[in-house]
Amino acid sequence: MNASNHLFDFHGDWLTHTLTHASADLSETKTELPDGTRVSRKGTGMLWFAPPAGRANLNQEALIVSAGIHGNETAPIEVLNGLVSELLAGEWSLGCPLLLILGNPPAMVAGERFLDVNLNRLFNGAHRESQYEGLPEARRARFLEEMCRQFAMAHQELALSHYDLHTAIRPSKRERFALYPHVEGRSVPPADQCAFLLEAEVETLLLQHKESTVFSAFSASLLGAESFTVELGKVEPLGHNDLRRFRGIEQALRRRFRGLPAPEAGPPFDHLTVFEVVHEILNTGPSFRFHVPDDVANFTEHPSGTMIWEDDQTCYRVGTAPEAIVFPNPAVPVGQRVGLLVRPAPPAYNWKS
Ligand SMILES: O=C(O)CCC(=O)N[C@@H](CCC(=O)O)C(=O)O
Ligand SMILES: [Zn+2]
Repeated sequence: MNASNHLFDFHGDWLTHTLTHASADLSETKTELPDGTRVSRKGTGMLWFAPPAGRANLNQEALIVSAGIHGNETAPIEVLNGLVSELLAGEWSLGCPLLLILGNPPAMVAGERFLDVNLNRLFNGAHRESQYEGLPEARRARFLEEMCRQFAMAHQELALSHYDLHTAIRPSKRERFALYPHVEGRSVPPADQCAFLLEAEVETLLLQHKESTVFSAFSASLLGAESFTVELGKVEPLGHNDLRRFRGIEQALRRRFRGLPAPEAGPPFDHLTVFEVVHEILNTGPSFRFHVPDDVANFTEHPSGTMIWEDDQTCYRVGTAPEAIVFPNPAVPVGQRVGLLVRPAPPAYNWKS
């Protein structure tokens, strides 16, 4: 029996298996590839790979890569599924320990961002809050945190990176961008991470200004990983993605999975433009009014003095320099993020290969 059959119960590939068993409580299943790589399916949408002892891990690293934390953000799911199929078919050998995650399988089946609550607001322990008790997303967040924790513990001697892959609801003036979680005591990512983003054709980086409850913030704060939320394009239903637009991330991940050295960066992807968050817009309650039109693209600039939101107590106007909106979405519960206002970071933060 080949590895795919063993792990995926004769139902073809990882994605099909994950959709078929979206809400199942699967027990662990293990197999070994002909080259000695061990593969463990830890649960639905969760694969842990361990190369054989003695395999050179040239980059001295362990990787966590997740997609489908939002069920309708399908292109990164397809990219990861393709890479898993190649690996299981023996097209290349794995160079480093790897944890791959399809985040929210029931939402993937429904083709929705989430079913009950936004999974990407439940990390860093938020899943323990009483309002989320008993919800499947809270259980899933706990499981994902636990698996990542075990993976990090098992590979403490290696550098840990986590890439949480997403696509955005709106079009974007900057097609691909990464968000770098705020962790006290650090400001910008190390050079090798900047180079990797460019290798993946991600040319824009957004520095978060405070801790949050998203998945990448959990792995950065609690596991000490170099973590990023990576926005790779626009939300489309499964089968409607132009996967040619995702070749950059696909090739860059395959190279990292194989444990190969980073290629020389070259134009046009040799310069990372960095933004910083100026203000996080929160839904403050029933009197909250948001003045950004629904269909505006990410990174659309608003001139100084523009009123962005108001409620019965206060309002927010753009400061002395223009600010750009990212992730505008007023349809969120009270207390949650309606959008980010960002501005270019000091030029010294930009990164050139
Ligand atoms: O397009 C949108 O409005 C949302 C796209 C998305 O899901 N983004 C992530 C960003 C997470 C982070 O802040 O690192 C999210 O909102 O969960
Ligand atoms: Zn998302």
